[in-house]
Amino acid sequence: MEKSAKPANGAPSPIAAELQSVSKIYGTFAALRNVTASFASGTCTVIVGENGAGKSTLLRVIAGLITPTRGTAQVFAESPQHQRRRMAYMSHSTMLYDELTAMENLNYFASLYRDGSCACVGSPEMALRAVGLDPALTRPVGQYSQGMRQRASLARVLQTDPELLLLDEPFSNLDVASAHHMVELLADFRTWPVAGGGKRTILLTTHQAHLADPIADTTLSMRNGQIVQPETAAQ
Ligand SMILES: Nc1ncnc2c1ncn2[C@@H]1O[C@H](COP(=O)(O)OP(=O)(O)OP(=O)(O)O)[C@@H](O)[C@H]1O
Repeated sequence: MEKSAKPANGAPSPIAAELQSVSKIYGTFAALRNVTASFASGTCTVIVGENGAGKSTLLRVIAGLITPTRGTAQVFAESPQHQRRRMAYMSHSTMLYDELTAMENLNYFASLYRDGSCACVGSPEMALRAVGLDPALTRPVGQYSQGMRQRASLARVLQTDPELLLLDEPFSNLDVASAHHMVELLADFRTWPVAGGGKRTILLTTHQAHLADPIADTTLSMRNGQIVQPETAAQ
């Protein structure tokens, strides 16, 4: 059964992200076909589907990295480009510099955010500790295990203190124990208070939906650029 997105007073949760009749066409190929979906604030949605189903495209449209050919995407009731400071996107490549330490990587990315486009940078130290990495580690990221790299990558996005977290294949290349640890980190992230009283929202794509079961409120299945069925998570 789908877990309720309604708070205790029965009022519907505000919408964190919404797609209205979104299509994304590459040449003659439709990566997304007339997708309408909304994601309530405070929920965790897991998006599954075969290779090429359109999962990453959907996430990237919400992230504002891809402009829909037709239809509209909104994040917190505005265009994604206007809400970048309230969300973070983690792609399946870790986007870290191998020759730098985790701390150096995070400091570098924090310095980019400090250009004024994002005023919500948390502390790199806190983000690393939150994912269980020692900020004092002197080893470059290139010498990390895959699990450590994923955690450092997660810290990179968590340091922006996002209300909406978009994760593309966060469990790829992780063994089961590391994937479980990642899920625990995400469960913890959901409890972090939000300035202004909002809630943390997560959308994640995966080929291993069972790994996300502990945090999934809803599981959406995609095929050929469309959401084919809202599956549900156990209460
Ligand atoms: N820039 C692009 N140009 C042309 N086709 C693209 C482009 N980006 C994505 N596609 C195509 O759109 C379809 C959906 O791609 P997408 O990456 O969203 O799928 P996915 O469900 O995330 O797949 P996977 O599980 O393999 O990551 C694929 O057939 C892909 O080849």
